[in-house]
Amino acid sequence: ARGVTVHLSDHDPDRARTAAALGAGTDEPPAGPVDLAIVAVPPAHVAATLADAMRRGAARGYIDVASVKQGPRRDLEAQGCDLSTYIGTHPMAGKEKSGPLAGTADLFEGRPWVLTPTRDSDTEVFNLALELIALCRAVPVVMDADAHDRAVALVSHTPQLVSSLVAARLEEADETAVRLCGQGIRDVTRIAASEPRMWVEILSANPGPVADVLSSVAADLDETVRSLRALQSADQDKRQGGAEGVEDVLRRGNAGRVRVPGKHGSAPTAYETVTVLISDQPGQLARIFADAGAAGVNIEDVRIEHATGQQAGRVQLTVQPSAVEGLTRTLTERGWSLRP
Ligand SMILES: NC(=O)c1ccc[n+]([C@@H]2O[C@H](COP(=O)([O-])OP(=O)(O)OC[C@H]3O[C@@H](n4cnc5c(N)ncnc54)[C@H](O)[C@@H]3O)[C@@H](O)[C@H]2O)c1
Ligand SMILES: O=C(O)C(=O)C[C@]1(C(=O)O)C=C[C@@H](O)C=C1
Repeated sequence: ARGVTVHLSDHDPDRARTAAALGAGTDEPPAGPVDLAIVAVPPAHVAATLADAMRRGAARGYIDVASVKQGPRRDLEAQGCDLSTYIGTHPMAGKEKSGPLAGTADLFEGRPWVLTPTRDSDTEVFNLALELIALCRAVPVVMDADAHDRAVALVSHTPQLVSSLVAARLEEADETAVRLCGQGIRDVTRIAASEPRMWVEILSANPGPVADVLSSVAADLDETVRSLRALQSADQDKRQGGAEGVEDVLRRGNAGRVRVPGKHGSAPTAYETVTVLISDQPGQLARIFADAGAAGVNIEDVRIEHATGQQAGRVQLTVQPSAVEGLTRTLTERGWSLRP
């Protein structure tokens, strides 16, 4: 899309062919060394793949995109590679699905993309990596590998485990309970669908920092269980203590959640939602967007909730608070049913 020639190679040629067919590049090998080699293989294979590319003189600069940064660098060092032409990077964007069919052209837009150069890194390679990040419309963030691994233990690796732990409760659950799943559990468990083998590799390369965060979660869990047990007590004071304990964890959750950056990594903005009832017919969403456009409203985000077993759903339009009144009026005038 940005006019850059991309040569794709994978140890499974079908995957490279599929990615090429989707418009990601060509699976023909390059005629000579390329500007930048991007290694996007599972973490445990990064060093060997990079070392092989370096030995072949495949590129002027080399980066990887693995979710951990200290391990690949250490492994490359152990293989005696020239680390000056290598920069470890990590785009904070992805999906719970893997393979070329899960890729989208806008995957990295507005997302942080970490670079972990060292004092020995070649400036030209650093600039090439920055150029790639700009072409993908991502936001570069420079960190050292150790700080990166500790940060992702908190914001990515522990959330993956917590999501899996919540979803694991459903494995043996009664069908009568599972059929009640609403949007809350869908939000919490989306990443529980991730590929276990990939995550075992990621967690194996960052076990200490993840165990540290998870043990704080475990302490909070113990405290929350104690509070809930106190809520079952016949003693009024104990029940009061239990309610305070539960409220404390919920309030701390609110305080953490508002720190999650908003769109394009900017400071979080307090948006409001307007909920519209739709029937399951083609073109409904396009009509809502056109009507919102007619009201001069910019939709910041959109979420669709399908009602189980019904030909209907709710569309939640996230907008600036100042846009709510005009949007509500226009949609009502144009025949939409709004929900509080
Ligand atoms: N999926 C995400 O959310 C995400 C986000 C950021 C970074 N990453 C990182 O990106 C990397 C790739 O993850 P993915 O989700 O794209 O996985 P993927 O399974 O879609 O892609 C990995 C590809 O590597 C190929 N491969 C495996 N070993 C190889 C080797 N030795 N030589 C050549 N090709 C090989 C596989 O055939 C596969 O096509 C990982 O290091 C992961 O940590 C993933
Ligand atoms: O599935 C997603 O939404 C992700 O973006 C996955 C996610 C993340 O935790 O943010 C997971 C691991 C990667 O290293 C980077 C991104």
